[in-house]
Amino acid sequence: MAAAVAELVFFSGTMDCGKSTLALQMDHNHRVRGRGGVRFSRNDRAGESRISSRLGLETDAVEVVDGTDFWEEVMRRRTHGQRVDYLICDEAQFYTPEQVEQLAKVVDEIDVDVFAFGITADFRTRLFPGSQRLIELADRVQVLQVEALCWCGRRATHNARTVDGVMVTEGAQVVVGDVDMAVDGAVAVAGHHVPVVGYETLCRRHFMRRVTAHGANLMAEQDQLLPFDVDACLWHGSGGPAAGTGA
Ligand SMILES: Nc1ncnc2c1ncn2[C@@H]1O[C@H](COP(=O)(O)OP(=O)(O)O)[C@@H](O)[C@H]1O
Ligand SMILES: Cc1cn([C@H]2C[C@H](O)[C@@H](COP(=O)(O)O)O2)c(=O)[nH]c1=O
Repeated sequence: MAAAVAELVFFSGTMDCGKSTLALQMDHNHRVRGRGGVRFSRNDRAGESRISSRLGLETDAVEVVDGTDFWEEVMRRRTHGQRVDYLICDEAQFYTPEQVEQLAKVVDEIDVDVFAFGITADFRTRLFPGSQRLIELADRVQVLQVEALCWCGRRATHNARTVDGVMVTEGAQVVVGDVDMAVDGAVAVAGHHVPVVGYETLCRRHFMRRVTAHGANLMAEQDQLLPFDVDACLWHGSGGPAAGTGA
C-alpha cells in the first residue's frame, strides 16, 4: 500500500468551537502511534508558548513570532536527530502569509503533515492574512463539527468584539481575548477607566443587526413594557425591511 501523502489541513470555525481541543487531541493521537510532532501557537489566551482549550486541557508549545521560519524550525530539529512527522499549528490566523507558505513547503518538500487551527475572519468579518493564505493553499479546509451557537440558538458564524459590553466594528485587528467577557461592564483601576474587550459568537443575522446577548436581554426587558418583537424592532429602527420578511 502506498504511504499516505502529507497534507496541509486548515481546521477552522468561529471562536469557541473546539479548535484548540481538537489540536490537542490530534497531537495526542499521532503521538501515541509513535509519530514525532511539534506544537506551535501564537498569542494563546493562556500566555506565551501555550495551547489551551476551554475544556481544561493545556500544554506547552513553541511560540510563533514574526521571525519564525517553519522550514528552518523543522530542518534544525531533524538535523539534531529529532523525529518530525507532523506540526500542530494553533491560532494560525495570527501567522504571516509567508509563514503559511513555509508550512506548505514543509508538506510538499519533506512530507511533514501540517494541521493548522484558527478562525478565518476578524470582528469586522475580514479574513486574517494568515487564514486567507491557508484557505488559498490548504489541501483541505475542514469546518469543525461542533458548532458554537448564537444567543438565538442558530449556528454562530461570526465573531463579534465588544468593548465594555457594546459591540464594536472598529479597532485593531488583533486583540487577544475571550468569549466570556462579552457582557462585563467597564472596570476602573486606580481611578482610570480600563475598557474590557470581549468576544461573542453570533449568527450572521444578529451580527449584521449588532445584537449581542446583552443587547437582546435589554430589548427583551423593554419588550415586557412595549409589545414589540426584538428583531422587528431593530429592522424598523435601522431602516431595514419590515419584520416577518424572513430576512
Ligand atoms: N464546561 C464545559 N463543559 C463542556 N464543554 C465545554 C465546557 N467549556 C467549554 N466547552 C467546550 O469547549 C469548546 C471550546 O473549546 P476550545 O478548544 O477552547 O475552542 P476554540 O479553540 O475553538 O476557541 C466549546 O465549544 C464547548 O464545546
Ligand atoms: C475575532 C477576533 C479574535 N481575536 C482573538 C481573540 C482570541 O484571543 C483569538 C481567538 O482564539 P480562539 O481560541 O479561537 O477563541 O483571536 C482577535 O485578535 N481579533 C479578532 O477580530
